[in-house]
Amino acid sequence: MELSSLNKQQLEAVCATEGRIRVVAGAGSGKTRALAYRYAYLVNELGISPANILCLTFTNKAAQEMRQRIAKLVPEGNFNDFICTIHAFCVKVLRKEIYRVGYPKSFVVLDEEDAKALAKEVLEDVNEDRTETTVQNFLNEIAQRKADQTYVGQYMLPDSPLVSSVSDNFVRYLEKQKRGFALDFNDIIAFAIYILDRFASAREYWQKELNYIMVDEAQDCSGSDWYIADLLSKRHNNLFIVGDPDQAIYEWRGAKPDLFVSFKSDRDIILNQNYRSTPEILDAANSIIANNKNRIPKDLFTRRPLSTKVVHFHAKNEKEEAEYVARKIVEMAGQGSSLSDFAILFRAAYLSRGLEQELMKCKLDYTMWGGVRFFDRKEIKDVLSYLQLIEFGNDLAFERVVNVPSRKLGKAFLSELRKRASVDGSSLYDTLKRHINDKPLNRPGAHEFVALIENCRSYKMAVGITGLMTYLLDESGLMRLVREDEDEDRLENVEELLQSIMAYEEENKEDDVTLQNYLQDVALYTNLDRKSVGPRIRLMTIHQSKGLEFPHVFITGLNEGIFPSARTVRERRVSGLEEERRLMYVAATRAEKTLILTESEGFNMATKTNKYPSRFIAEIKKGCLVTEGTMDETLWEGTRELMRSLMPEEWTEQALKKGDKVVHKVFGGGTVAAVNLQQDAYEVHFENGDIRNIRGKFLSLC
Ligand SMILES: Nc1ncnc2c1ncn2[C@@H]1O[C@H](COP(=O)(O)OP(=O)(O)OP(=O)(O)O)[C@@H](O)[C@H]1O
Repeated sequence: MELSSLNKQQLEAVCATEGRIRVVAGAGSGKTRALAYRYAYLVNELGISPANILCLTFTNKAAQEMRQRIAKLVPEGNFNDFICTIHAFCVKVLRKEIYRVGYPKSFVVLDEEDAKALAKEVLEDVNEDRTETTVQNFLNEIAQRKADQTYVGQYMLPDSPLVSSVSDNFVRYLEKQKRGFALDFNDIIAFAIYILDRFASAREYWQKELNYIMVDEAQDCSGSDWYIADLLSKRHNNLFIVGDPDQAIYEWRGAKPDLFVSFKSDRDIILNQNYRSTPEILDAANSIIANNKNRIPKDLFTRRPLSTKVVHFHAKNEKEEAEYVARKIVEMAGQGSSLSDFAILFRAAYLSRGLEQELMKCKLDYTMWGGVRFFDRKEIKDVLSYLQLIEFGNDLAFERVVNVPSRKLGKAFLSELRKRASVDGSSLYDTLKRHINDKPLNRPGAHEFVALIENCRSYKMAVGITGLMTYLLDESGLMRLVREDEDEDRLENVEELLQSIMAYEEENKEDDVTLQNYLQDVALYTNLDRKSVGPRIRLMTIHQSKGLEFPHVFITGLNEGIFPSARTVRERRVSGLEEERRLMYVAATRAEKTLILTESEGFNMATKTNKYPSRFIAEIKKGCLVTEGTMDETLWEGTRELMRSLMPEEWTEQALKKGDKVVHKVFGGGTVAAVNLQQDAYEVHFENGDIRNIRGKFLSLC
């Protein structure tokens, strides 16, 4: 087997087959390559059957890629499907073992849509509201309650006590699942743990089978993932984990990066050489991540030759920012790059709107990787349909929004309305207005709806499009609907649409700005023919970009409060900020040749302030960054002000160090003698002789 393409540490990782091995791998240091070669080494050199190797990846896509890579390294037909995600593996375990708890081998795996349908059924049974939001919130509650895995024994097994008398929708949902032998994603893990814990013969079988276990992206494993990997490796004790604590970006949804850091290994191997990026990109990424205090420092280096500096482009507004990105792509594509060489990354999905519009305008093909295009998102289509109904009264728009939010106008109501519209030969909305006092159509929800549309029609001239949309969002209940939805993206998308309409009115104030004009303009983006199959620019959130690499990367929307996200920093303080910084590190290290950071002035909905450049740009080492676009340097003061307001204690952490002269409003002047960052406490020797431990925010620098 050809191992000469590996460096010394990668080779060491490949050949360290026995024991508990931890590989701490920096970004782009070839961990995926090392994993693939290690698998092939076990098969080709040690004669291990693939049936005895479990290789756990983070996503199905990553599993697929890993299988393809391994397929090239082992003789044909010699790899099996134990290269998979933890969920896929647990399904395999359950197909074999679930009979032990009275479920059939052919149990059903519920996908998201199935789970939604089941949740709806439960709410229908008890006559509760079944709007999209309520159903989603109910599903979130179910997921939360399933985090405590005791529910399996308590409710879900055939001999679990009868619970139909319990007036709890969660239990009703479980009852339904149990009746259909249906498991959702949470159950798959919980059932596997339940069986492996309680049935020694099942546990021993799998422990015996799995001679070698490898785990990729171990920094993002949850507590259950760790538990399963650890349990299964107890017999052969060959557990190989690879991860990068600097790329831990899923703590917010239960990942436990600390378990990677505290893993008791027989041997640690560090992969420090980055093969992906230019020295300038790597330097920039290293200098950003160095600001995290809760981290094990590691020196990632590259031997690639010096290239171009990282670019920071400052724009006067969002439109200019998007125009710059599109212009740069056209320019670089003209020099030989393919559109598929470009990735545009952003912190949150709503930020794609301006970029998408600009790319469409410039006829640059793009794809939304792992997500939905802005104008195809449900909440955006709902708002635009309302506006269309107000302006044009068309049936398609009517059908889309008449029951959004629910007005209890069911199938019978709509079919009666359609019948009458066809007899009258007029639109659904006009028919409803005409016959609203006739018995089958005379419903409170119908009256409400007609009043809403009529009010909007009469206000629209006076209040402009922004005013109309604000009124519509409030009066229709749409805003309440997206606010109640626990999926924060929806609210951000609607706010983004509102912002963009405001900007549209501002830009076109000299001309005739009417709702009709706006809808016609926006139709250019909503009705686009998307059949092209050629190379495309990839747009994605940074979370989606994990594990990928691209020659040219744009990180857009780099404003304080957007990235780092104000919400995350406010809610999770230092740990949230550090996770945001790791996200920035992941984003920057996706780039091979070009890294361009963009941000713009304007208004920031997240902080309700003007926009200022992100602190992450300021953290980049001076020598590796060039700024394009004219920027008033005093904007950095705005950044600092915002940083202070987002997390005052973090600001003090940064500002105070041993030896600093400080003042306290009661104890007076003093000197910082020791710093305890974790507790944000400072030992201050006051001039009056007192020595006290004081929280940072109560001290000011003299
Ligand atoms: N020894 C090597 N020689 C040449 N190229 C290498 C070597 N190791 C890795 N590479 C290349 O470096 C790039 C990064 O490798 P890989 O994707 O395996 O890194 P990674 O550690 O999984 O990255 P990340 O964690 O940032 O997603 C790939 O293009 C890979 O082909």
